[in-house]
Amino acid sequence: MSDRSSAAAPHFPLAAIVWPAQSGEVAGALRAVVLVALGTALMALSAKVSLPLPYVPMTLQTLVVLMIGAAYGWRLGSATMIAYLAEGAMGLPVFAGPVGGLAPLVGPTAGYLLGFVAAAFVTGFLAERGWDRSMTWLFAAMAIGHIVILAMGFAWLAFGIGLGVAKAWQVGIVPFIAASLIKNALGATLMPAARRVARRRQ
Ligand SMILES: O=C(O)CCCC[C@@H]1SC[C@@H]2NC(=O)N[C@@H]21
Repeated sequence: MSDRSSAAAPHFPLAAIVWPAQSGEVAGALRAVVLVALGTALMALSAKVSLPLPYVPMTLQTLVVLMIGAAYGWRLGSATMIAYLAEGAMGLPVFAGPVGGLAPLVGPTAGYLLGFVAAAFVTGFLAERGWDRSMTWLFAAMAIGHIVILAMGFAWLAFGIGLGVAKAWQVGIVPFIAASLIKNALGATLMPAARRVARRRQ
């Protein structure tokens, strides 16, 4: 953790390095709107990279959620996920299933969808405290994010739609463990590399 503890100076998430926050209110709002729109578009794309499985599809959403949390920080990261859910609630087909609307927000994957907001918050919070500087610490931050998403997805499957603990574990956790580790490793490799590139171009 020496890499993290050496930082007494303020630590900025990747988005703030690539596109520093503006001082004016309008410029600041425009920056936030553009980043949120970009983030929700990436989420929609990642939802469509989907492998159908019983109850819950395999998708790339968690990779994008956690990278957005790490890149944007907790405020903009969780705001992006709230905007993503709002787009879906308004009927845009941004989720893994073919349709948007309120049904997916109370369907089998609702727990994961809400988990995206919590995970972007947690991963962004940790990234803002320097956990995004090294692969190892970012892997840990993203693993915590993954656990949050899977735990909320599992809880909803087990108790919200009444599958019970054993079935929810079987369809909501087991199929995703290996892929989550791979996505975690990918995100934890890409983000510090992107930070280094962004820093060099400053
Ligand atoms: O309906 C949606 O758009 C949400 C789908 C959620 C899929 C979950 S996220 C965690 C786990 N990992 C995956 O690849 N799929 C499930």
